[in-house]
This record gives sequence, C-alpha cells and structure tokens, in this order.
Amino acid sequence: MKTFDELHAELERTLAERREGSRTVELVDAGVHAIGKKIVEEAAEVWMAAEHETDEDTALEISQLLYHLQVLMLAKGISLQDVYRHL
Ligand SMILES: N=c1c2ncn([C@@H]3O[C@H](COP(=O)(O)OP(=O)(O)OP(=O)(O)O)[C@@H](O)[C@H]3O)c2ncn1[C@@H]1O[C@H](COP(=O)(O)O)[C@@H](O)[C@H]1O
Repeated sequence: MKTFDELHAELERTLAERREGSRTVELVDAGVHAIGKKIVEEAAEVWMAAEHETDEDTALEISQLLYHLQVLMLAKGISLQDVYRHL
C-alpha cells in the first residue's frame, strides 16, 4: 500500500532511471495525447464501476485514474505543490 505522495516519488524515480519494462516510462514516451486518452478512459470506468459494480471494484478504478493523473503531471512537469495549492 502507498499514499498519493509516495506513488508520485516512486514514479519520479522510475522516470529518472528509465526503469526497464516500466508502464510509466512507456506512457510518458507516448506523450500527453495518449495519457489524456487513458485518463478519459479511466474516468469513465470509475463512473461505470460506481454505478454498477462493487465499492472494491470502484476503488480499483479510482486508483488507476489517480495513477494516470500522476503520469500526466510528470509528463507535463507539474508538481504536487502546483496542484495542492489549488485545493
Ligand atoms: N499504480 C499503478 C497503476 N495503475 C494502473 N496502471 C496501469 O494501467 C493499466 C490499467 O489500465 P487498463 O485497465 O486500461 O489496462 P489495459 O487495458 O491493459 O491498458 P492499455 O495497455 O490498453 O492502455 C494497468 O494495466 C497498468 O498498466 C498502473 N501502472 C503502474 N502503477 C504503479 O506505478 C509504479 C511504477 O510502475 P511501472 O512504471 O510499471 O514500473 C508501481 O508502483 C505500480 O504499481
């Protein structure tokens, strides 16, 4: 288990080291357009799970949406602080 901030730090290291077989490296290399499409897809899956599936299924979909949002932040160079100051 990890927190949002811990995942972000892990993804920063993954990208800096360009870890082999990393989904994060693959997505960042694919670019903002490809990541954006994944975000829309994951958001729809969150919505569908919330309406039609279990809370556990919904939590899994939410985690995938959060992961892809973090990948977009890293691809764009947007930090956690850049986001948190708007909360
Ligand atoms: N938390 C996640 C995470 N959540 C979701 N995903 C990716 O998102 C996919 C889920 O999306 P889908 O259900 O659409 O799966 P899919 O159909 O196979 O996706 P596509 O290939 O079709 O785009 C998963 O198969 C993963 O590839 C994640 N990939 C990585 N992480 C974490 O990120 C860290 C670094 O991972 P790597 O970059 O892979 O080393 C590790 O701690 C991982 O646990």
